[in-house]
Amino acid sequence: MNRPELILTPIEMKQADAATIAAGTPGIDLMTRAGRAVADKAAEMTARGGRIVVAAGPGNNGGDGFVAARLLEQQGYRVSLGLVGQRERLTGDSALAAEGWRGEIVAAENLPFQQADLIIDALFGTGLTRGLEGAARIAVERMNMSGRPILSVDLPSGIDGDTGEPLGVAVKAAATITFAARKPCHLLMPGRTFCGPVTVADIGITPETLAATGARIWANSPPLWLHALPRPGTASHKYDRGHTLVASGGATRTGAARLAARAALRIGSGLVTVASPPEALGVNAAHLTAVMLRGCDGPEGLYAILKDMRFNSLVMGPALGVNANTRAMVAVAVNARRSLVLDADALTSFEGIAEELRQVLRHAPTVLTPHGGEFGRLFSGHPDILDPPSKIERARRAALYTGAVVVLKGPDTVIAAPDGRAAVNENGTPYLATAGSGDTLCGIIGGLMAQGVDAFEAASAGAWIHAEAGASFGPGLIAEDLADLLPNVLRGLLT
Ligand SMILES: NC(=O)C1=CN([C@@H]2O[C@H](COP(=O)(O)OP(=O)(O)OC[C@H]3O[C@@H](n4cnc5c(N)ncnc54)[C@H](O)[C@@H]3O)[C@@H](O)[C@H]2O)[C@@H](O)CC1
Ligand SMILES: Nc1ncnc2c1ncn2[C@@H]1O[C@H](COP(=O)(O)OP(=O)(O)O)[C@@H](O)[C@H]1O
Ligand SMILES: [K+]
Repeated sequence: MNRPELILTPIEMKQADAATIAAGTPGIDLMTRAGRAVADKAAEMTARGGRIVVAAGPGNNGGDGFVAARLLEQQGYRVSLGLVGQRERLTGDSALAAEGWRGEIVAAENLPFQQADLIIDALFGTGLTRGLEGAARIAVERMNMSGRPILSVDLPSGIDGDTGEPLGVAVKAAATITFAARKPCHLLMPGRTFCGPVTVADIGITPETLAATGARIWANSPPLWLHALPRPGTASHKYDRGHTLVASGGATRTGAARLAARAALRIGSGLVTVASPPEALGVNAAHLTAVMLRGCDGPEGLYAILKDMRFNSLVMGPALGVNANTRAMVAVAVNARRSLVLDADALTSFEGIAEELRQVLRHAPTVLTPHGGEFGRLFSGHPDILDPPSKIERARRAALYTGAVVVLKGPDTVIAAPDGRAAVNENGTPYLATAGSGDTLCGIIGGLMAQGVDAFEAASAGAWIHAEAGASFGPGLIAEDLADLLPNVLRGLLT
C-alpha cells in the first residue's frame, strides 16, 4: 500500500530543506533540481520554440525561475525574464542561479505577458509574509489579465502557504509545480482553486526527512485509514459488527435520522436502530425496513435503552431540536460511554456554552461534525478557536479544547484529533451541498465506530467515502442517493 501523503507547512518545508542541506546536498543543487522540474513541466505545457515569460521574485522562488529560464532557453524556447527587485540584491542560492542566466533582465511588471504561450510565476513561494504591493502586485495583475496560461512555481504568488488565503492579489494559475510535498494551500480553499492541477516533483528530499520535521497533516485518502476499515470474518455474526443507535427528532423531523441510520447500515454496522420520540413512531415505522425502531422518550428513555450494552455507537443531532432536552440526551449518551457522533442540533444546543459540552465529552470517544456555521455558533466566545486564519488550526484547536475528533466540513473538510493529527479532504463535489448530506456523513462515521474503528480513522474514512460516493454520482445527487452509493465505494476499497 502507498504511504499516506504527508502535507508540509512552509516552516516544516524549510526545516526539511535545511536538514537535506545539512546532510550534504548543497542548496544550489536542490534549487537546480527544482528549476529543472519547473522547466520539464513548462516544456510539457508548451510546444517547442514557443514563447515563455518568466517572472522571478527576490527570494529562492525567483531562483527556481532563473534556473528554469536557462534550461528552457537551452531547449529552444524563446524566453523573457523579468525580476521584482534589483539583480544586485539577490543573495545566496538565487544569486548563484541568476549568474547562470545570460539573457536580458527586465522589470517584471513590464514583461510581455500578452505574447506568452506560457507564463512562469516564480515571484513568491513559501516565503511570502504579507500582501503584494508595488511592482509585484502590478506584475500579478497583468499576468492574470493577460488570459495566458500560468505555471506557478511552488504555489501561486500571493497565496499564503499555510492557510490557502490570498493575502491580497494572487496569481490564478493553470497549473502548479511544487517540491517534495504539497503544502496546506494546495488543498485548502480557496487556495486550491488558485493552483490548478498540482504536480509534486522529487528534488531529493527523502520521505524520512519530511517525516522527521514532525509534520502531522495528511491528505485524506485511503492509505491513511484503509488498514482500519472493518472486514467481517468468516464466522462473524451481526452483533460482532456493532449496533448503532440514531436519535430521531419529533413527528415532523424524522427524515434526518433515517438518512443517518441507512448510511450506518450500509457502511457495515451489523444492526441499526432509530430511537424515536413516541409521537414519531408511526411515521418512522412507515419508512423503516432493515433499520429497527425503538420508542425513546427523552433522556430517561435513552438511559433505559442504553442499559443494553450491545448499543455501542450513538449518532445524535440531525433534526433533534435545539434545546435543553437535546443537551440532556447528549449527557446521557456520554455518561453511557459509547462511541458518539454529535452533529447539527446536538452541537447548536451548546451555542455559546462549549465549556458545558467539553465537560461531558471527557468520558467517551467522540466525533463532532460541524459545518462552518455550527462551528462558529458552538465556539462563539472562543476567539482562540475561531480566529486562526488556517482552517486546519481552527479544527485542531477545537479538537484540543473538546477532547473530541472534529470534522470541520466543507469542500475542504478538515478532520482533526486532539493529539494534533489532521487530515484534509479534497475528493468531494459541490453536488454534496444538498440537504441531508451531512446527516448521511454522521451515519457513516457512527457505523464505522460501531465496528470498532477509532474516532480519527472513522472520521477520516467516513469523510472520504462520503465524498467519493457523492462524486461518483455527480449532478442531480440528493441525500437519499448517498447510502446506496456506498457499496460501490466499499467494493473499490475492500476487494
Ligand atoms: N533550499 C531551499 O530552501 C529551496 C527552496 N526552494 C524555493 O524557495 C522558495 C522559498 O524561498 P524563500 O524562503 O526565499 O521565499 P520566497 O522566494 O517565497 O520569498 C521570499 C522573499 O520575498 C520577500 N517578500 C516576502 N513577502 C513579500 C511581499 N509581500 N512583497 C515583497 N517582497 C516580499 C522576502 O523578503 C524575501 O526576499 C520555495 O517556495 C521554493 O520555490 C526551491 O528552490 C527548493 C530548495
Ligand atoms: N462545495 C462542496 N464541495 C464538496 N463537499 C461539500 C461542499 N459543500 C458541502 N459539502 C459536504 O456536504 C456535506 C454537507 O453537510 P451539512 O452542511 O451538515 O448538510 P446537511 O445539514 O444538509 O446535512 C458535508 O459533508 C460537506 O463536507
Ligand atoms: K510562485
